[in-house]
Amino acid sequence: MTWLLAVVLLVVATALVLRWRRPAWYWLTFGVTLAALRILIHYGSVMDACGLTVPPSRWRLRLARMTNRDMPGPRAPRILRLKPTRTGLVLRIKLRPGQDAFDVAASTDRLRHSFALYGVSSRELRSGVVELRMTGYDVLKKVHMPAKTDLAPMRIPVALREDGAVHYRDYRAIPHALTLGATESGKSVYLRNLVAELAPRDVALVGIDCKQGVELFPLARRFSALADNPDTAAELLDALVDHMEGVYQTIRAHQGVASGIPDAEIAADIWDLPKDLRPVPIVVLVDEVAELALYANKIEEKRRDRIITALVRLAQLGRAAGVYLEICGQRFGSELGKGITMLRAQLSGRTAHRVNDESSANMAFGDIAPDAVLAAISIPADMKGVAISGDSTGGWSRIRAPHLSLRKAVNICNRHAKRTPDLPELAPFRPVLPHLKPIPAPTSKPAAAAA
Ligand SMILES: Nc1ncnc2c1ncn2[C@@H]1O[C@H](COP(=O)(O)OP(=O)(O)OP(=O)(O)O)[C@@H](O)[C@H]1O
Repeated sequence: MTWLLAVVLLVVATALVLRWRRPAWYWLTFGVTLAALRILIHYGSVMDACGLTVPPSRWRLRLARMTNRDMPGPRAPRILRLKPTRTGLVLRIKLRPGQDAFDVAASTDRLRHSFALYGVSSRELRSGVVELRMTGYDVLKKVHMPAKTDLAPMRIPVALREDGAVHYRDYRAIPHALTLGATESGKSVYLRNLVAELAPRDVALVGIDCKQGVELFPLARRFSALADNPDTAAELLDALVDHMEGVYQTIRAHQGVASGIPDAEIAADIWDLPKDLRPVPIVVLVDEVAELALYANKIEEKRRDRIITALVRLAQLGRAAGVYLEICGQRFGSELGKGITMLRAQLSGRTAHRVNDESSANMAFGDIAPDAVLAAISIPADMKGVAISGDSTGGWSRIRAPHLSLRKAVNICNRHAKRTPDLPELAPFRPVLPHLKPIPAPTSKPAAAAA
């Protein structure tokens, strides 16, 4: 008996320690089973307390009366599926007649504490079927990406959402994106994660890093072209526009041939072209975009207009040619001059890290998801890397990329350096690699010389 008590105490102590120190392990070992049992046992009463039940139908009442049975109680939505996941549970329910997915959405906070879970969010899958995604612990506190993610081309797993799902940067669905955030908010780490995930794929990376190249130049071995100042950036962007026009000519030439062949597919973008004709897609990463828009004299103003015009052209026409823009900065509003609002309208993917004021959050979400503005300005300063990500559909979620050091990102880029495509139009901008020998550490001065 004593040894049984000792085993129970040991198990309880282990569970408590895991819950405190390693919530992800606790969830996988104890949490998931306990939470599933809690939901199944208390489902009816919790739904009733949350106002998510309907009174029994008249014929049920009549049947109970006729057969002299107990009167049936209120009915909760029917459970279709309860699926455990790495970070929580997914509960799929079928609503009763007269219920609305909005009722469930409005009760997610009550469900969260009734079931003693960390977070609950809901979405309507189809008419009358609602999915509740529940997380067992704060998955954004220490981000671990799952080992297996979707491998669709140009769909990049870049962060974790607060509901435990992987957040993808899907270039084919949302070709161009804007990432904003105050200094030290986590933009560079987000960008680094993108580069590290793109590096093993068949894609050309082009970088414009006006922070003197400190963020992107260490990753140069995997980049087909890099610019570290506005003058080179202007030339590089013009070369990208030329490349894009060349790709359009390829698509047109293929359309000309295909239109004469019955049943042949007519290409509308690079992804419809046969593999041997398909140009490599290009992701253009721009860090500190405001540096490209600032000017102090007439010559710089001309260069700025040239840069913004090229970016607008790439944003308007790049998708079909497989040229995708990833623009990062601290602010991106009309104070940066003409053409900026037009360019921002084309960047339909939006991510905002912690921002200093509401107007910066409005630059990211004011025109597409106004309720995300409040979420963006409420990101705490000590949660670096936490961001709000939304798109032009108005949907948004809280995300965080895993912490990836520059060293690790450089290693990944070096490992995949052979995959770097050579694009003739961009050849002049191919980064000149520093010598491979490590720089010798400075030697201490001999005592005599120092004296
Ligand atoms: N996802 C993350 N998880 C944990 N820590 C993070 C994350 N992202 C960033 N950090 C931490 O926050 C600090 C600032 O990050 P980062 O350099 O990416 O910010 P930034 O917005 O690019 O700043 P700046 O504009 O000044 O370059 C880094 O020291 C990093 O360790």
